[in-house]
Amino acid sequence: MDNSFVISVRDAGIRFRRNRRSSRNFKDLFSARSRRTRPGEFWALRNVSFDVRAGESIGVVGRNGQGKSTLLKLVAEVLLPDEGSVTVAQGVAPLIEITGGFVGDLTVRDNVYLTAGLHGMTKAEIDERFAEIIAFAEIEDFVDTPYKHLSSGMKVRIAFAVISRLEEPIILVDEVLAVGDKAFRDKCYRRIQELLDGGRTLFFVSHNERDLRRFCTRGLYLDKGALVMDAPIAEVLERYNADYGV
Ligand SMILES: Nc1ncnc2c1ncn2[C@@H]1O[C@H](COP(=O)(O)OP(=O)(O)OP(=O)(O)O)[C@@H](O)[C@H]1O
Repeated sequence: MDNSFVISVRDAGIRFRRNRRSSRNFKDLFSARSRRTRPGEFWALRNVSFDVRAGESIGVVGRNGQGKSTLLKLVAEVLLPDEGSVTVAQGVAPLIEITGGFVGDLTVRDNVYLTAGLHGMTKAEIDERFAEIIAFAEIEDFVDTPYKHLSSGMKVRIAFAVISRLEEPIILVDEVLAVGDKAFRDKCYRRIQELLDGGRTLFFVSHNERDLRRFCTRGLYLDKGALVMDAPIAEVLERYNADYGV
């Protein structure tokens, strides 16, 4: 990979089965995986190639079910491609399926330490940020409450507060902000802007054109699992609107 790229995606493809919960089963892990598409399988993404330089902010657009979240999961390396390669040279803070990494039976406090710890923060570093993370989420009264007893909005708040405080250079944001109330969303937008100003690399999946224009300079347009356009965000939105706009 060219050293100036922090992410390199080459001819990446990922296929899913329509009728199973997961894209992989145990047997697949140990068998030579055939390139042939089996009955009931489809390619959620195929022949996708692009490179990203540090500090770029990329908006991912496309209709529902066209592979946007799947693309972010490839970059987060929570999914592995069935074809091609995905190379990610730096750590990733994934604000996707945001509450997924949190453990319901653990308290808010324990979840903060667990998540930040898994992303390489030391206990001392977390101690230092803990109060700020809780204040950002505005859940001071629930620090010792099991995570599962929080409201769904509160779960997203604390998850956003922690993950956006990680020091990972690459940030992935996937529609999580749709859940919070307006005041919290505005706070999240300010945090994202700060991260961008600090030179982080951003992937942003959104159906909101204003947000895409606000945060992103480059756009990736996915349609039917293919990357149909990779261009400045204004051009990508123009094409998307021409294809599907009202
Ligand atoms: N784990 C999975 N197993 C099977 N199919 C999956 C899985 N994850 C995603 N899919 C399918 O892959 C396709 C792409 O899904 P994806 O979530 O990437 O779309 P999206 O563009 O993010 O959509 P939206 O705008 O609705 O969030 C869809 O048809 C979806 O049903």
